[in-house]
Amino acid sequence: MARIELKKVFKAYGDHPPVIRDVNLDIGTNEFCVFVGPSGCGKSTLLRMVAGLETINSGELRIGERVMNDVAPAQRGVAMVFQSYALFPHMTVYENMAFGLRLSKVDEASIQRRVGDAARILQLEPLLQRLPKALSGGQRQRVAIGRAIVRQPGVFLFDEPLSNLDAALRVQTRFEIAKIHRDFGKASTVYVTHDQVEAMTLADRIVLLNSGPAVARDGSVAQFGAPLELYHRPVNKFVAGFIGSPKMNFIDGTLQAATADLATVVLNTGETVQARVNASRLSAGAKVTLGLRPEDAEVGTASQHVLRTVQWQERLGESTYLYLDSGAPSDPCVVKAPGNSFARAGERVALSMPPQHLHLFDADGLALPRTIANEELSLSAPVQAPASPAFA
Ligand SMILES: Nc1ncnc2c1ncn2[C@@H]1O[C@H](COP(=O)(O)OP(=O)(O)OP(=O)(O)O)[C@@H](O)[C@H]1O
Repeated sequence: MARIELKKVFKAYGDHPPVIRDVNLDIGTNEFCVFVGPSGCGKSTLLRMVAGLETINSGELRIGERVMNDVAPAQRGVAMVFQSYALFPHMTVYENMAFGLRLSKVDEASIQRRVGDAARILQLEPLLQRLPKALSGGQRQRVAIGRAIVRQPGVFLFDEPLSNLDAALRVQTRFEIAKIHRDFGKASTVYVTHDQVEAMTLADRIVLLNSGPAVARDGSVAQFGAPLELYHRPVNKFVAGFIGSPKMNFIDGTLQAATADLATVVLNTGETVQARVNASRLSAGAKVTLGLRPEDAEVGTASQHVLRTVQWQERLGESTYLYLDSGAPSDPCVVKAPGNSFARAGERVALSMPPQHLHLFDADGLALPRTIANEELSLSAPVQAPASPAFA
């Protein structure tokens, strides 16, 4: 009913470089899909093209079975929630939520029922007669979400809906959005954020868009997949560096030898390490970059380790981030250690580099396949519980 398909969708503003380049996506009915990427990568533009608020230069957009390129926004069966709430200031909460239904000539009894149901779900019942100026930011955003719910759309579109909320309210509203999606059995959701934690926690699948001068295919899809797939099997350095916080450490070296499941690399700092990666398509002597996530790194003399000097540390309570000399002064290697860890600047420590935790990238930044099985990465387990029955 609300499957969304994009085929070779392209967008450029005038003579400027393309903002969206040949994007192909197939977002399933009831799927929660998150567009994520750095500022300016084109995620809002892509969402607005689905909504009908931006034209599509070329390519095809389908919602359900229907080609929507030239269909007016109101006829697309989508409801959008904006970062800025976009409420009518002179209308009460009730009137704001009822407005779209009145335009669509829904009868008053149904309007009352639908607004009442949405107000109950979003705990807005005591606020229905207030004007938006008498609401907090979080309450305003709930009204905006309520206005989308009452329309019972086939597709929900969210454009950075939590950006104006404080940290605690962001977590609470994130939970509410996930619940609404789950309770609406057949609706698909497309959600834009620059926050990779929101993307990881909400998405069935993530679309990470390329961005930045180092990426030739600006505005194209870097990777489309389940959150843990992007985390454990990023297709390139850009994805590996974007997903995960603090970001993955990159350590340059040269390939010494490769079998189908083990690569031996000599780091630029001289040590030899092995990674469970298939680098057999490369020749010995090829320039490569190792990737090691801060949470996979440990200070300790595991079977494979290198000695490093502590530069500084950040103690956060539940964890301590150690910044170690990596051989490249501007780019320390970050290790996430337990909160009770303590190390002095200048101290020499052993940085363990377990072969199963190492990623490897070729000179173009493309990932070489990790040979560790999905079961070992918990990638074969279902990420989300099945949806509950539809809200009626
Ligand atoms: N009307 C316009 N005319 C020209 N360029 C535009 C227009 N609208 C957007 N752009 C450009 O398109 C690019 C993508 O913008 P978009 O708002 O989609 O990015 P975004 O990924 O959502 O960024 P952010 O996270 O900062 O909101 C940016 O470089 C922006 O300057």
